[in-house]
Amino acid sequence: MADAKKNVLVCTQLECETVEEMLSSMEQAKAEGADIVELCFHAMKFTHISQVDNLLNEKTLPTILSYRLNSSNEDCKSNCMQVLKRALDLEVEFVEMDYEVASDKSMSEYMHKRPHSKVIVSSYVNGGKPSTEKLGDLIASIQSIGAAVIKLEIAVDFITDLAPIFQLLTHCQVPLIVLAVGSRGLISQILAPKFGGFLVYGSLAGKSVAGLPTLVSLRQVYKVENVDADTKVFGLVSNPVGHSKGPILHNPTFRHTRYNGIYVPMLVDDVKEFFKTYTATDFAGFSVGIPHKEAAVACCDEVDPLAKSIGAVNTIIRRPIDQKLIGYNTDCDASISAIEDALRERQVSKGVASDTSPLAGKTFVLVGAGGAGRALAFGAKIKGARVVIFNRKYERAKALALAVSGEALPFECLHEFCPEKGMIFANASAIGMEPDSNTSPLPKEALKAYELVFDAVYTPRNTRLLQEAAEVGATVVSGVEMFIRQALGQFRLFTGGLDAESYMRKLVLDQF
Ligand SMILES: O=C1C[C@@](O)(C(=O)O)C[C@@H](O)[C@@H]1O
Repeated sequence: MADAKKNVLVCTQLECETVEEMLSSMEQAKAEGADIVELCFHAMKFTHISQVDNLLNEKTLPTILSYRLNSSNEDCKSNCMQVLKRALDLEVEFVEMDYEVASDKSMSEYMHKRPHSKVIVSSYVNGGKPSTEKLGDLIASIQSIGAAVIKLEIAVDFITDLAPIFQLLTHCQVPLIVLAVGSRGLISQILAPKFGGFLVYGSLAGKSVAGLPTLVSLRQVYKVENVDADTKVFGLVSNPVGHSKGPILHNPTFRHTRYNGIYVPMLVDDVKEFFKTYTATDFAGFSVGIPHKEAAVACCDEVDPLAKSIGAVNTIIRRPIDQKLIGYNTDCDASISAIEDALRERQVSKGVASDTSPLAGKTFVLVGAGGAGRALAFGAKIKGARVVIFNRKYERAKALALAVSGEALPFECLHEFCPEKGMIFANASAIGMEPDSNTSPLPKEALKAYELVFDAVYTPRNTRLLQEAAEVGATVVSGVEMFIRQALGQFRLFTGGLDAESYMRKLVLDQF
């Protein structure tokens, strides 16, 4: 792989109507960590050419002045030419124009006479999933018209569409910017510095753009300035993925332990396709989230025996010696040990102590039979609990019950289910997760039958289920505790054994 070109620029595009708004947004961009701004002149209300002078005389950051031809109308074209030529006269750092404009004879002559600004030539590639070769040809033709920097805007439908883009960034000999447009494009910005991208885009706080990280996250969470060709890529393969706190936990911990890694959200639609596409060694490890934990088992070359019996993996590493994908399940130990610890604490406070698991002999009521549910059901069963499973899709509850010699009951019976007092309740469904945080799998009244209530949901930290369980006197165990423990297990697997428990715990306390 070619060496990453160091010091990637972090940029934000400003689309404002007036000079004043452009300048105040530039101040915001500067405060949020932008190195450079792109002033999208085509978004402005064009009144007079002096607007270009006003903007460029007052600017407080290095600037790309861009003008996109969004219509073939002659007025638009003539405004565009006028504005770009004025920007070249004023020697702004970068002038950005469409391929069509840059190929215009008068523009190309003008550019040659005013060599102080660097010219970025951009081209929009819409759909059709261009191959690396096709994109290579496009780059060659843009280069031939004298671009100092090439920018491709590419519409992407799936995260797998980004793989040719990473290849292109790696091999391109000219400074290259790729803006992958769409919600699946996010990692193209965060990882561009690894593959040699010239510049990455972030959005201003409060002005989010689908598929773009915020400037603040590029600087504070991912610290893209530290990413280089050797950085190992880790990520959460999930859908949805935006709720995860994984990036704000793993990234600072990599830095704290001086491990050259980055952890990114990977919005994946087809898990099989994903692992078939991203086969490079640099994609070193993955967390697996909803709804892929079960399907991901079949993507692994080897699966740890516990994960295999559970039938779900939440962690996959690419084994360095042979590049094989090895699957693990850190959810099981994380959730069961958190529940056991809370039960033991309760026993100690009552003066009872025992060597056997406090789950032994208990009725363990589980809601959810997906990946996390399977981990809890197997864990509880191993500890000697009687497992009773409720799931909206009854068939899945039945299949899981069969696997753990437990019982499955129709979801409608959950509220009335009360064979005894002092049971354990575990929610492994997404009920109560943001943005539906006002929902709960069980009404408050029914919670009185439970000694301990656990919720695998960790956004919000204190779910409605946990609040109401505490109100009726149950011991509560938050999904945050499971989250920390499963992440600790993952971090060890990712890094070949590094342990940063106290650091990770402090991070979670400070930031969640
Ligand atoms: O369940 C979880 C949480 C998680 O999906 C996340 O939100 O970061 C990451 C998974 O690996 C883990 O098993």
